[in-house]
Amino acid sequence: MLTLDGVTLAQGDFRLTADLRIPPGLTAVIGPSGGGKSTLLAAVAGFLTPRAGRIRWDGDDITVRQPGDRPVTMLFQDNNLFPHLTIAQNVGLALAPRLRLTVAQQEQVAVALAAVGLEGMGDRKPRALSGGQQGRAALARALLADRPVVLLDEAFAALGPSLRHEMLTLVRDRLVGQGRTVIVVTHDPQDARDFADQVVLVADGVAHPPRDTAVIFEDPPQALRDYLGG
Ligand SMILES: Nc1ncnc2c1ncn2[C@@H]1O[C@H](COP(=O)(O)OP(=O)(O)OP(=O)(O)O)[C@@H](O)[C@H]1O
Repeated sequence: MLTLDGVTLAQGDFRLTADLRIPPGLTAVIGPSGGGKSTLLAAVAGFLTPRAGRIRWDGDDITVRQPGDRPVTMLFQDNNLFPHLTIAQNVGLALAPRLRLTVAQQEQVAVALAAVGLEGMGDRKPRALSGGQQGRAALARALLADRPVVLLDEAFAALGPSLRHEMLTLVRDRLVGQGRTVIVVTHDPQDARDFADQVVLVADGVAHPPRDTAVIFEDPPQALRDYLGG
């Protein structure tokens, strides 16, 4: 379980508080632009140190751990892949940072590529893939990375609705299916309705504790009404 215990985050004059627990499954983070969604993810990933409070994973205090030492992997909207490496090498980084893959690890890479629909494309460079295929490759790397928490900061925002749905379906089937804690920032409340088990609303300087998706949309709190209506 990921726990943010009395956390205060600061970026310039901006302040965000978070006192919440996120269980395994798919959690959507929604709320107005500039509300602090990326700030929240940056703190979990280790790119931003809280001003106050503690961040814990299964009881371990990870508040000041370096990003690479956290049980967390993150997908961004762009630049998830190294352009000079092949797709197989990019995915293989999850298993061997120096890319000396054993035969068994090469097989694991091939299986992960097949799982996201990129069978046979391992030898290509990222520029020889479409945007959607690049997103799939990044997802394959997350599949192989042995990290229980996966953060997606609008990773599929550029893809358009139908590809985005395909990717979110893959995330659900593959990552959530493995019991991971997947946290997705989205600008589309319908994505949250369609894919998320629970919703964290980030508004007015507060990251609210997750609520069951069906429940929060059935009876939205005022901050969510304001966001949905705006
Ligand atoms: N490096 C920074 N220095 C100062 N202020 C910052 C910095 N980064 C972000 N902010 C401010 O922090 C606030 C929260 O930004 P954040 O990117 O977390 O919001 P968001 O909800 O992810 O927004 P969006 O939906 O538009 O991506 C904003 O007011 C932003 O201007």
